[in-house]
Amino acid sequence: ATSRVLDRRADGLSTALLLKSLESTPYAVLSRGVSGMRGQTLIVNLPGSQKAVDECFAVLEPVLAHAVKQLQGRIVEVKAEHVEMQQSAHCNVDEAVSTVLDSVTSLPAETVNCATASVLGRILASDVIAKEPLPPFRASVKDGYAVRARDGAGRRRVVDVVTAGDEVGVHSSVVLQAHCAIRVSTGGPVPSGADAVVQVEDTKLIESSPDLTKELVIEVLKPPAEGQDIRPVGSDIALGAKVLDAGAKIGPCELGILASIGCSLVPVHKLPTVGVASTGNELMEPFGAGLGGAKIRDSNRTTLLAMLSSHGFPVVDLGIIPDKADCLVTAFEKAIKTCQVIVTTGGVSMGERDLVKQVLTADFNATLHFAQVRMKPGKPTSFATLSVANRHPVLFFGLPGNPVSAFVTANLYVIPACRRLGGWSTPQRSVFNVKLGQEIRLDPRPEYHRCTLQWPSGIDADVLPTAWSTGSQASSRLLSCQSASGLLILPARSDSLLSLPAGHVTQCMLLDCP
Ligand SMILES: Nc1nc2c(c(=O)[nH]1)N[C@H]1C(S)=C(S)[C@@H](COP(=O)(O)OP(=O)(O)OC[C@H]3O[C@@H](n4cnc5c(N)ncnc54)[C@H](O)[C@@H]3O)O[C@H]1N2
Ligand code: MOO
Repeated sequence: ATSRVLDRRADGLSTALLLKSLESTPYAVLSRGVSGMRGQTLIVNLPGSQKAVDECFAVLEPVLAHAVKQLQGRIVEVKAEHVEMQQSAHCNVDEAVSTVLDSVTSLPAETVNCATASVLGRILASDVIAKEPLPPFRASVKDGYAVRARDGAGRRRVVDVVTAGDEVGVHSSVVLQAHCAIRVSTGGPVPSGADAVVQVEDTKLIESSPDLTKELVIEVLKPPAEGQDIRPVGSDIALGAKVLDAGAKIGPCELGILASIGCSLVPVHKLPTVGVASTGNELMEPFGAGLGGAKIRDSNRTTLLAMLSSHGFPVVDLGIIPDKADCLVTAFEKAIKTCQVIVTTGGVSMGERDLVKQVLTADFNATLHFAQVRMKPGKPTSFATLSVANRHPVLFFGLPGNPVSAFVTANLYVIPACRRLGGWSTPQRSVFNVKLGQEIRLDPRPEYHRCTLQWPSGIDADVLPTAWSTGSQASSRLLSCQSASGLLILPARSDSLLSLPAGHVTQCMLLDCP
């Protein structure tokens, strides 16, 4: 269906435009409802809760009365029906991704104690400066003997033994004397007076105590160089050095760096709490008994909650919401209190009960940024933002109900948006080139085709991974996502391009890693 946007305000101006459109065009669109003519029927789409419907009627009643008169009885029926969203809300994937990311800024910082809470995957909100040097004392790099380099090669009396963790020699006033050595172990402190360590392999034991428990004299076989096999204080991390940059993602090594300098309190961007709901009268709890009639098990919530959790985002299970405006209003009102991101599946297409968008715009005054994307799967994907006083705007993703569509669009839009909120500067999934292992027929829409990847073995740097389709790409067939490592980004079919041949190089979005 084609529609023409006349005006988005349900006020006097749009009322006048509506009247005009009833005489001349098939559709008129109001923010609080969509109306139009089809044959002998005037179609009035009244969205949202009872309150929103009442408000719409208040505006439309006089218009309708006038329209009926104007059209001289040509209208035989007035009925409520949902019609296609405005054309202006229809965009391609790149535009949709940009729209989402442009609407999102990082959440403010919070200080987290990495000694007691997990900070893995979090993004640092400011630089981390070392308040301790590493190593904090001169440490031996080898098991061997601490010596004075200027004594050269030759015999040395072994006067002490220092192992890692021993303080002997560090704070001791005893200074290593000429032609003496102290046995040291890797990581142990190098005693005062010593300026080189000679590894045990470069020495020879000359004399031991009679019971063989003590080394008394060794011979250093090669003249040592000053500083040899000693890590000076701060040689790995200098006191006051910047060890991590703002914007860095904390992985195992970053956590280890923080641990190595005793930095337990780190400023990281807050994580968005993401609420996930499934909408639909046909849905039942997934793992319960009693499947029957036209019920289906709700799988989307399970998939999305698991996906978001695996990316490290706190989630709230918002349950199943029936296709009823008042139920959606109540559920959203509650969710907005605790969630920065609300994700629903279902109820965004053209069915009579597809109420999600209408409720958002009519009852919450949300800004609907897009409601359709030229893509397969995921056409009816919707994105809205809700302004909430003294808070970051709440992001709302109305994903399609088909399980594959929900999975693909969550990867394309929801995960990057959550990452951006969590402080990521480049939040999108990685895209790289692959070679098709088989011919792939194209869809009329640009397609995100699930594939497995065969990684090249050997060392030929020019060989690309080979991609294989996961079979039928029906939006309802979640098995097409099983074991899928990536999404092939395929162009829309055209008269001159019906399929891509085996060997064709195309782009692939990696699902297995960032
Ligand atoms: N007249 C039109 N009809 C449809 C269009 C269209 O352009 N014109 N688009 C189709 C496309 S594309 C999609 S995708 C679906 C999306 O519709 P909704 O988002 O409104 O989703 P529902 O109608 O509620 O459900 C679609 C499908 O998925 C099943 N479903 C829903 N929720 C779940 C869940 N939580 N777990 C598992 N399965 C679920 C549901 O039973 C339906 O089979 O609209 C097309 N229609
Ligand atoms: O776009 Mo729908 O998501 O094909 O099935």
